[in-house]
Amino acid sequence: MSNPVYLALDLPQLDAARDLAMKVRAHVGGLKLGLEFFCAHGHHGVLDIAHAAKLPIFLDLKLHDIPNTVASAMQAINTLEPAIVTVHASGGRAMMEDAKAAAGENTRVVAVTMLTSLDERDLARTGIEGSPHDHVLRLADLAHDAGLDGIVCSGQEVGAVHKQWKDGFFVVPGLRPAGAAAGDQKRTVTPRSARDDGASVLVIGRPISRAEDPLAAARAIEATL
Ligand SMILES: O=c1ccn([C@@H]2O[C@H](COP(=O)(O)O)[C@@H](O)[C@H]2O)c(=O)[nH]1
Repeated sequence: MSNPVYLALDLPQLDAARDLAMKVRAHVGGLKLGLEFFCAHGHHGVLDIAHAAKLPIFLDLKLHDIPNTVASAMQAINTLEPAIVTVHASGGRAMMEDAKAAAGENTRVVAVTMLTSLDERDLARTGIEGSPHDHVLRLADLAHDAGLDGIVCSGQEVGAVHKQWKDGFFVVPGLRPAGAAAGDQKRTVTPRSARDDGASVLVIGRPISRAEDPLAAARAIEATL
């Protein structure tokens, strides 16, 4: 089985991001480049990292706009041949359908359901009553009906989503090895727990990138899987 860990390269400097990717590349299955990286380095930065590390690239852009705008943005990144791209499920069914239709045939489009940095109280403050579990399952249904490949959710919900969407592709961030600081993440589980519950991709950032020895941290996480 291939390594399910995608390292989140949330670093502002291109050289530092490339160095980190090269250091741990043998112990992760792919690299996740987010909004911070894309706004700073654009297409050029993505191609730089992809050519150097020769690993699948996950573009975590969390697109969320009217359908026409999201579809155009998706077309504009097709030349980068990302393995995975994110959109927000709350953008609605038509937006997700158009995003999927505009994506390259080898790109998985997955919908962010509820950010792992949020809990039930945060949800209530946005006017949505109920549990994260119910909210995630509802948006997973919508993403499924829109023809997406899967969703992004926390490891606390992935088991339940997996039961109702057997062949879905599930991306799980907010992962923390036992004893690691949660930081701004509120719905955390260990990488092993998420994998056992059906995660397809394990997104891990700071537990590796901010470790004193990132290579040792990546190896230690790999050994738990
Ligand atoms: O719900 C979500 C969606 C995306 N993310 C992204 O994953 C990484 C997590 O980084 P850590 O340092 O391991 O916390 C980061 O790039 C987020 O933008 C998420 O955390 N939660």
